[in-house]
Amino acid sequence: ATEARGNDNLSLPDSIIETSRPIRLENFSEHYRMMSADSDFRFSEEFEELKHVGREQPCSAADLPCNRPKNRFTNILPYDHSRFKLQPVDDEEGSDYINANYVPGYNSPREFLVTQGPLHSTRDDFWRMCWESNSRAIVMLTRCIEKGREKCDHYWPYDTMPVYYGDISVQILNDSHYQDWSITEFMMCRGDTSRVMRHFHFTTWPDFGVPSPPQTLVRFVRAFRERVGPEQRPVVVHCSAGVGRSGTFIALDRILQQIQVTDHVDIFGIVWAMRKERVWMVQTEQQYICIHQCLLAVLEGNENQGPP
Ligand SMILES: CNC(=O)[C@H](Cc1ccc(NS(=O)(=O)O)cc1)NC(=O)[C@H](Cc1ccc(O)cc1)NC(=O)OC(C)(C)C
Repeated sequence: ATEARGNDNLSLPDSIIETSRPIRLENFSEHYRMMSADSDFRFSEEFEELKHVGREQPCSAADLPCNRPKNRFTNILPYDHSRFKLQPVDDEEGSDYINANYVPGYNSPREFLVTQGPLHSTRDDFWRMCWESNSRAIVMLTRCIEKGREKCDHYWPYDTMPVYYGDISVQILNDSHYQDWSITEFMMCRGDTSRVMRHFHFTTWPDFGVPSPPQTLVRFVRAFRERVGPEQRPVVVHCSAGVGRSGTFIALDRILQQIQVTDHVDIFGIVWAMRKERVWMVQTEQQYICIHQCLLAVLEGNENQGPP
């Protein structure tokens, strides 16, 4: 197992600070045991070293007075360098703005468009982003209401009647419901063009928490990835803030594909790379540990254990 090493001088450029800690798959079980010993002591140390990654980068567009109301949370703002830009509308200031960043996956450096749960006032922008990015899949990792609080607008139709969001119409074609998620197909139309958009909605992941048992998340990622190939179109991923649950999902998706072709995995490096593009990706230590638990379950052949 590789002892966790750290660099506590975070003012050094990434090229000097180690940004990856690959672990051989044959050593992963021992690595997990070592990191989780003494009440997850080394997991805590390692997660803490990710704290400042990316935080020096500007978020000037998000801070414009015309854009502030478009942010669900005051402390979750998209970095300028990786933000998605909507097609500007006339010379309307801020019309290119949405709280969303490109984030790397296994298949491409801009595989995912990670965003906040749309606000009622930004759901037209959300659909515009889905259209203008040429995306064909949305992964939703929150419920609209959790513990009596709105976490996300219900930005899609309630029934099979088509609904317009700006100049984009969305109509439910079909849906399938499972214990912990549902999969819906929408027909999206803009002008004379129509596209099928698939919506993968995980419904049992508590905010700031982890799925229980972790194998549920492994099964959801499998269900998603067997329907969405490594195509060159971004996948839209959101939760409520678009950082904690979204980052955890993307990390696991990347790992499950990587272990098919390599004999090592670098969870620290994956989270580092995501946090360079969007703030707080994998927000809590428990989510960071959950990624490791999911991989352990897969390596030990337990991914189908626990409640079905
Ligand atoms: C710990 N909670 C937060 O940081 C949330 C944003 C957030 C992040 C991650 C998640 N989980 S998720 O990414 O998995 O959806 C939900 C909400 N932020 C707020 O509630 C912030 C307050 C805050 C909390 C912590 C902090 O360090 C700075 C400011 N409040 C806030 O933005 O208030 C409004 C909504 C009235 C504008």
